[in-house]
Amino acid sequence: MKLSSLCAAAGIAFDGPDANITGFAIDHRKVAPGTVFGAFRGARFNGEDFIAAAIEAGAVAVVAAPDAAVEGAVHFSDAEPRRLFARLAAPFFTPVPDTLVAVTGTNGKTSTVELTRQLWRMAGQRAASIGTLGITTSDESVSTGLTTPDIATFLANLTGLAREGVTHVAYEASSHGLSQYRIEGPRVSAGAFTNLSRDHLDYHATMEDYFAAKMRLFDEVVVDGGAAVVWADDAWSEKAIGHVRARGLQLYTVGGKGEDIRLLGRAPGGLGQKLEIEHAGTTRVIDLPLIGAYQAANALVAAGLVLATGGDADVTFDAMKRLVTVRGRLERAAISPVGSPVYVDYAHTPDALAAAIDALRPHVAGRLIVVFGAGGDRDKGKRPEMGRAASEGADIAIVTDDNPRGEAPAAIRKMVLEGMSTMIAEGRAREIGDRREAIGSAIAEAQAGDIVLVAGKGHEQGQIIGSGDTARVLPFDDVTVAREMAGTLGGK
Ligand SMILES: CC(=O)N[C@H]1[C@@H](OP(=O)(O)OP(=O)(O)OC[C@H]2O[C@@H](n3ccc(=O)[nH]c3=O)[C@H](O)[C@@H]2O)O[C@H](CO)[C@@H](O)[C@@H]1O[C@H](C)C(=O)N[C@@H](C)C(=O)N[C@H](CCC(=O)O)C(=O)O
Ligand SMILES: Nc1ncnc2c1ncn2[C@@H]1O[C@H](COP(=O)(O)OP(=O)(O)OP(=O)(O)O)[C@@H](O)[C@H]1O
Ligand SMILES: N[C@H](CCC[C@H](N)C(=O)O)C(=O)O
Ligand SMILES: [Mg+2]
Repeated sequence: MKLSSLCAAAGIAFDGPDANITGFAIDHRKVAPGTVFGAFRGARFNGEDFIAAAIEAGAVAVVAAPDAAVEGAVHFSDAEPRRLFARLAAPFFTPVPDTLVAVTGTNGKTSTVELTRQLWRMAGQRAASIGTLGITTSDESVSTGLTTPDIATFLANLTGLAREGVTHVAYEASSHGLSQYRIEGPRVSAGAFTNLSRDHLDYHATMEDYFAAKMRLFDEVVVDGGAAVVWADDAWSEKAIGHVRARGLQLYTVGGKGEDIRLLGRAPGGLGQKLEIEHAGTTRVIDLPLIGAYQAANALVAAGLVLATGGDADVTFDAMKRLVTVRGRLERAAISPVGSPVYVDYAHTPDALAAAIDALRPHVAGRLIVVFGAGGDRDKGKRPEMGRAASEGADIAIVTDDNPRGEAPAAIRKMVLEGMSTMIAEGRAREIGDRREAIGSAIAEAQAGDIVLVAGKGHEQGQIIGSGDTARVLPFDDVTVAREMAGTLGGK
């Protein structure tokens, strides 16, 4: 494809020498002859330092800040070079699926995109989801490493899916992905907001900054005249709705305070819950086979996205009773020797931990035993708050390790325990650094009627120890370990 045609398609002025474009890269080591190179100032490197090497390797154009030195290639300059790069790259990656929707929020993104994919599939659409679990289609799931990989990978993935015949994609818009323009370019029909609570305050200066990063989804990413689905019951919902209105998107609110899908009632049952909802003047009862208020919220936002992009209400609400558990989100992993279920959940924020505990509480006849920790080299302030959530919600908590990365594991556990003084005083808190031992201890301690919750890692397949060149990922899967420990003790 010619550079001049790309610029014309992207609405970018161009009068330089034309060239045949073969690809896009943001890492100079991936540049081949004919590549457009994006040189960005990052947290660890300044991409501008690699411009000369990229041109040497065959880059014909460079997208970079106005003051970057570019010699021997066309310089596309912008104060936000990442945004310009996304705009220029988008027309190169065709085809893309017709219906794209993106989900943002602190918790529930992965669940919501995956539930949206399931609802579409049950309605007969060729659908995929992209996010923390990788790329999921009805045939397979392929891991990508990050929730939102770099923009060139993201766009290439969309094109790959479209070539396989996928027409509907729901993807996760993390705040990192949004603030780094890693997930935009093509036409996004609808966006959704799930909730906002403390996370990533190592990366964003304040909650307001964190929220603003997420709101780029409604302010800029969703197409003009597109739709926005907002979970209405969160403390930040009103503000999110303000952004939707200011942009003039079609607003769909969902939840107890929702206007479009109103949650009238929720009754937990054995392996799921009954939801009573009102939509377009009709009241419906849905047997949702997933437990917990938080899963009901995600499933309803997913339904909102399907309806907002043309789905049929009867088909969509009917399909909700056939939704299946999302990997690592309140996944029932094992049964202890005395019959206590062991659940694995990806709760790694204070709010998520409280939500996971809340979800299980109605099912607990005896005690709720929680095993959890906090990640290293991530937001430190959330640690005591996670401790508080466990202290307030659980009967017994075992603080253990969860990806210590470059930090001393004992120091992380100490910060978590700082939020647990009540529990410690009452003798209900334990500290067992080794995660396998902690899980085994919880299962061994469980008596009939108790439930064990292993939180923080969900679908993750490893324990990350060390950082930089010395980082190691030791294979670790909470579900497998829970099964092994239960098995050793005589459970299953
Ligand atoms: C803090 C953060 O988000 N960093 C991401 C960001 O890095 P950066 O822009 O700061 O890059 P950098 O390493 O400083 O390098 C600057 C530029 O020089 C280029 N470079 C660098 C070295 C070189 O030899 N040659 C070269 O060209 C790099 O490609 C880059 O464009 O852009 C990179 C490329 O897209 C990402 O790999 C990297 O993710 C790091 C590994 C990471 O851990 N990110 C996590 C925190 C993250 O993004 N997580 C969210 C999930 C959050 C959630 O769901 O809650 C996610 O969306 O996955
Ligand atoms: N709607 C919700 N409200 C509160 N907590 C939730 C909600 N949805 C999920 N959670 C909690 O957050 C955890 C992670 O859920 P999920 O993976 O869907 O979120 P995410 O936004 O993709 O997270 P990440 O930012 O790490 O990718 C769940 O295991 C659960 O404990
Ligand atoms: N996307 C999240 C995942 C955290 C998962 C938890 N297991 C941890 O390592 O802290 C992050 O990068 O902050
Ligand atoms: Mg996710």
